Amino acid sequence: MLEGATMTGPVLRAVDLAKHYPVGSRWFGRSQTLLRAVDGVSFEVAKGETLSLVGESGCGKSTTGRMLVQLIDPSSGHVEFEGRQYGAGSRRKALRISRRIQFVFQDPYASLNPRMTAGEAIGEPLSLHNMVPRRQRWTRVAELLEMVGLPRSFAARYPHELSGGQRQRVGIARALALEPSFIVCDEAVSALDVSVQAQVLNLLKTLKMRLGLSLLFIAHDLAVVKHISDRIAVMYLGRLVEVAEASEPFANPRHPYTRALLGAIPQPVFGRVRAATVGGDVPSPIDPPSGCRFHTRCPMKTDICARIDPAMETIAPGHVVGCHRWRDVEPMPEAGRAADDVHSARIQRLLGFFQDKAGSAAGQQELRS
Ligand SMILES: Nc1ncnc2c1ncn2[C@@H]1O[C@H](COP(=O)(O)OP(=O)(O)OP(=O)(O)O)[C@@H](O)[C@H]1O
Repeated sequence: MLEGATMTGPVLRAVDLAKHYPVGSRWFGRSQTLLRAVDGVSFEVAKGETLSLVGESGCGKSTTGRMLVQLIDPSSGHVEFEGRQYGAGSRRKALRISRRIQFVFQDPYASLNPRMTAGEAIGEPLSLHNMVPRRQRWTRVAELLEMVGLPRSFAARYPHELSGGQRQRVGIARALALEPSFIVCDEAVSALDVSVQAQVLNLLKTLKMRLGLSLLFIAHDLAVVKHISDRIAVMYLGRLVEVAEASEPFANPRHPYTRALLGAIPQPVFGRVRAATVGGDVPSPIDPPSGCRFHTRCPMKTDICARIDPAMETIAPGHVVGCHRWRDVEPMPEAGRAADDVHSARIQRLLGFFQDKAGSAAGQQELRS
């Protein structure tokens, strides 16, 4: 059963995806120790949908995203995308699939070659995949720059001559060059100031609607994903624990981990955002706890939680939870959501502000500066 199955038919399905890394040395005939970065994750994304994948650092979000775009091979399970299937060992065979599904990295400064201009960075995938005839390449680069709200003249700039938000726009233009139908955005706005975050989120929203894209948006900040997601999938220690419509986890979180994440939602500090934390340490993915993986940190655990791994249960249309105690988790009290409201309302306000600006030529000029 796929977690949180969609109504309109999926463009992408991840089926029981797992990535186990061998760690340490194999000696005295002992079997290799495995780090279970992702340990059996299934979900669907519909055409034109934004699914956000959230969870603390190290829970396997990036690894999941990288398997979708074939940057890494799964250890088991497979991905179905636009009617094709790929899994362990099929990475090299699927150049055509990889063109249609692209990745936007967290740190555009690290992902852009410092010796390439923005124009060369955007033009590179066009020539690698022979997308447009050589003579028309610069016209296409200029179109892509304008599509992400940058002037054509920026084609001549090097990454160090761009701001963080402008670099991220170049990263998005580079991903769009191959005319994908699906983009995985891995913490694409985490490194940016809150106001620049809102601009880039706005851009992604606009592009999604204009180009009919589907997005997997990876983030640790629930307040950010709230405004751009159709559904949210919460991940813990290599597994999904809750999948629901975007409004649902905020009003009615049923997994104690989602609840803890909401309680720990980051607060803006001088325009930047502090990382979210949940009490206690995340156990090692080399030796995950038996039963429910969250039980070692769960305030609601009972005996069964340590013994039996809970199955993912559909508790309402589109709302799936893997927890023995979900019935006992009350909706968040208003007071508990105060931190979310402050930060989230700020992003919401900024999104509205930038939408207004984008509507006028003068506003667009201001946003580019
Ligand atoms: N190449 C690798 N070899 C061994 N372990 C790895 C490798 N890549 C990731 N891991 C481990 O897999 C686990 C999941 O990592 P991943 O980067 O997917 O988490 P994440 O949720 O994206 O975290 P973050 O938000 O910090 O990026 C972590 O424990 C990480 O240390």
